[in-house]
Parts: sequence; C-alpha cells; structure tokens
Amino acid sequence: MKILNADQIRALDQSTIQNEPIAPINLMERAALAFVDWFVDHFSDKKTTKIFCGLGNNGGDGLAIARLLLERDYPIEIYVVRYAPRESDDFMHNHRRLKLVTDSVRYIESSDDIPSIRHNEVVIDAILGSGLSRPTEGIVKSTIEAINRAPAMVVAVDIASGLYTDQPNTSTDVIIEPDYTISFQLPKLAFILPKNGRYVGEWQIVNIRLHKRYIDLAPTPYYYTQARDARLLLRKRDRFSNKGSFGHALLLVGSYGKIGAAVLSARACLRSGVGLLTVQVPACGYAILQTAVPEAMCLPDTDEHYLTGQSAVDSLPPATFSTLGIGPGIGKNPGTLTMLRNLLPTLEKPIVIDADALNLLSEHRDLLDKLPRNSILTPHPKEFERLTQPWANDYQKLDSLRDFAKKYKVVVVLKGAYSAVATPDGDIHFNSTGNPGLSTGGTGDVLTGILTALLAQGYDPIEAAVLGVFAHGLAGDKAAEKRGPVGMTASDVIDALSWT
Ligand SMILES: NC(=O)C1=CN([C@@H]2O[C@H](COP(=O)(O)OP(=O)(O)OC[C@H]3O[C@@H](n4cnc5c(N)ncnc54)[C@H](OP(=O)(O)O)[C@@H]3O)[C@@H](O)[C@H]2O)[C@@H](O)CC1
Ligand SMILES: [K+]
Repeated sequence: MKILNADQIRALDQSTIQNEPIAPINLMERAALAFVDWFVDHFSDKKTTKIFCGLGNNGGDGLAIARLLLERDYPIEIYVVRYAPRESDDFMHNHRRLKLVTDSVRYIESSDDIPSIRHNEVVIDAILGSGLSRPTEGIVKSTIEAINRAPAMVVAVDIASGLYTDQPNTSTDVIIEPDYTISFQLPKLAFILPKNGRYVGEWQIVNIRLHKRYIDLAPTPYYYTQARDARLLLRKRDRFSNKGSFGHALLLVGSYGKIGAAVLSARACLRSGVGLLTVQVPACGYAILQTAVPEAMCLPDTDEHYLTGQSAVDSLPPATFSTLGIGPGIGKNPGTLTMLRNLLPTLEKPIVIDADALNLLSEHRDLLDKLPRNSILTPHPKEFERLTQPWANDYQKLDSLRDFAKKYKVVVVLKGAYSAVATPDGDIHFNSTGNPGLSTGGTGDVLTGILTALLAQGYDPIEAAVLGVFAHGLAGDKAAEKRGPVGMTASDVIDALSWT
C-alpha cells in the first residue's frame, strides 16, 4: 500500500471528484459516514460526545459526523473553533445542513468559551486536518491544550490537529494527543514515525473509495506492507522440487557465551524454507549446535571461542554457497575482523549482515565499499547511528537511511516499530506487523536466519527483506497472542513462523 504526501492527498481528492465523478460535498459525506461506521462500532454505549470543528474541510467532516451521530441518537455537543474569518465551502454547506437538525452549535472565540470535558465523555477532534500549514496558536492552541488536559477518550478525524502529515513538528508545537486516529484511505507518513506515537494513538484507515488510478500512478518512495502485499511475494513450491532447489546457506554466527544466537538464527533459517544449511561456529559451539539443531551441518572453527573463518574439517569456500548470513553473536575479536576483511572481496552474491558484523563495518568503514551489491543489512537504530550519524528528527533519519542504501547499493532493514526496509533505489517499505514483545534478546538473530533462508531460495533481496520482515513480525504477533508481549521469547517467534 502506498503512503502519499499532503499535496498528493489534496490532488487525490480532486482527482476523485473529477473522475468518479462525485460532488465534493458527497465525498465529504462518504468520509463522514466511514468515520461514523467505525465510531458506532467502538463507542456503542452512546456517551456524551463533544465534537470540536475547525473551519476547513476537516471541520466540515466534523459537522457531517455530528449530524450523522445525531441521527443515531448520540448525545452530541458541537463546538466550532472560530480562529479565522472564513470557512471552506464544504464547511459552510454542512453547517447549513446541521442547522436544519439542531440549533445547538456553539462557537469558541476565547478561552472562556472552551467547555469543561469530563472523564466519561468522548471528544472528536476535527479542528485541523491535512491542510495544516503552520503551528497552532491562539484559540486553536488553547482548545487543543484543554482537550489534552481532559480525562476523556479522544478520537482524531483523519489526523490529530496540529500534526503535520509529512514534515517534522517542533518540540514546542501544541498537538492533539488522541487515543485513536481514524484516517481516510491511505496511511500518513506521520503515523509511522516513533516520535509521533502520542500524537497518533491507535490508528486505522477507513476506505472512502478515492480514485484508484491516481493512487496506482502516484510516484512515492514510501510504502506500507500489509498481508496482501506480503502474500503476493510468497513463492509457491513446485511439486517436483528437491532440497537442492532451495539453496544451501552458510551462517557465520556465535562466539563463546553467545552460541544461543547461532542456535536461534539456524533454527529460524530452517523454519524459513532453506534447502540445506551449514553453520560455522567457534569450536566451543560444535556440540551445542549439533544437538540443538540436528537438521543443520556444522563446521567448527579452528578457534575455540571466536570465528576466524578457518575450519578444522574440509569445507566449501564461502563464495560457493547460495548466500551467507553473518553477525549474530560473533563479537568483535580481531580474528573475526580479519575473517570479514578476507571474506567480503571474495563474494559476489548478496548476503545478510547483522549485529557485531555491522559494528565491525562501522569501525572499519573501508569495508562498506566491499559489500556485495544488494546485500541486506539489519541494524537497530543504535547500530544504524554508528554506521551514519545522529539525526535531529525521524524525517532526517529516513533521509539518512535512504542515502545510505543508495550510496552503498544495499538493502537496509532498520529494525523497530514499523521496521523500515530501504532499497538501493531510494524506496522505503514500512512493515505493519510486530509488537513490543519483539524487543527482547534473540529476535534479531531470528530475523537474520529468516532473511538468509529467503536469499538462499533465490528471492530478490528487496522482496526477501520486505517478506522476511513481515513474516518475522507476524510470527511475533502470533507468539504475543499466546504468551503476551511480556512472556514471549525469540524461540516462540521461531515456533510461530508460518509461510502460508
Ligand atoms: N483528502 C481527501 O481525500 C479527503 C479529505 N477530507 C478532509 O479534508 C481535510 C483537509 O481539508 P483542508 O485542506 O480544508 O484542511 P484543514 O486542515 O481542514 O484546514 C485548512 C485550513 O486551516 C488553515 N490552517 C492551516 N494551519 C492552521 C493553523 N495552524 N491554525 C489555524 N488555521 C490553520 C488553512 O489556512 P491556509 O494554510 O490556507 O492559510 C486552511 O484555511 C482532511 O484532513 C480530511 O479531514 C474529506 O472531507 C474528504 C476526502
Ligand atoms: K483532526
């Protein structure tokens, strides 16, 4: 699913009006109805609902929502925040329609007009929407502050008033802090960014049938991966396939004290469809790995505690494997750095790089130029910061991510809520699955195993990253259903992996 910017959203509105065709006021009615359908479902107990409207089309939506809720016998109070002398045409139209059914529209012009809001009430925020062009001030700001202080549930129409759709707010901006945001048709970039969490709450998209062809043709670097997108990427297996059809992966993982990372990545790799798996671990991990993961072949390194790339038994050169995954639990021993230094120039096919392998890259930046093209890097934000530089806000972080992926021609998976997959072409795919339970040791090792398996099977690296991150988050969601986000472990995530 695409994420469009504020200008494109405005153009999409116009394109729908011209091409469907539909009168602007009817499109607003459709949006209001979609909001009300959601609202009636979630707030069926008909508490007193205070609707705060601005003077633009977001306010127009609010007035239409008020009329539709009145028709459904909700106890409604309507407040129009009069911050400017002019209203939009569709606001005016809905104002006239509302006046036909109620004469209790109240106006907020000074702080004295702001009503008190009680804890058992619901607030609908329709003051400002995607047309926000400057920070809130004056009576708009005071009204937002009063709503934020109130103990009531708050539902934002389309986007919280005061929050920009696709550019950074400053730390002094006054913005609605909703419990829910109900947005029209497409997610907004602002919803996905960590710093905006309290200005978004739980968000949901409602379909208002905006012009599909416009959306299909609109250029954007931002995508949001949902189940249907991931399903399209998943390959079917041929009945006549054999284990040779799904590649032979090599995992270079583990060090003394961190053989668990090797076990987790190996088990996840096997659960993600790899044909054959060889795992190279320091000698101290040999018996553990052979016992814990009997499906994998094991190459003990000559070093007892760290990977050096030398094996005591006959082994294939790394370049002959379909792909390799390197990093989980390896540490930063000088011997391991030498292994990485010797290894990278011999490789031509994309590989997966995680954890301390990333930290070695950030400490020895000349290695970045040696990465095989289209390799997948999986940093969490701190690791990514070490690879680049600190950012002032989430938008700068996205720019940094895009620049890095383009410069080194790699796919970067920035892990976190809505993990972002940046491609060498400059696109960013945000993931929709996952939960805070995934912030626990070992889940990153699981992701490395998954991505290595997908590359071994011949998936294109961008598709592997988008699909793998989605499947990892989905497994996390299933594990959380069973154990709760507090009780789940990385092993539960592996057990919950499914590829259907
Ligand atoms: N897109 C779609 O498909 C659909 C969209 N719909 C709805 O339309 C909404 C967008 O409507 P909108 O464009 O009228 O913008 P909105 O935010 O209501 O008001 C803009 C006005 O506020 C002003 N203003 C700006 N900042 C301000 C500030 N800080 N303090 C005070 N004023 C400020 C601004 O002034 P200006 O920048 O022009 O000087 C302008 O006059 C969208 O969120 C959704 O709810 C649905 O109805 C149908 C389908
Ligand atoms: K709003």
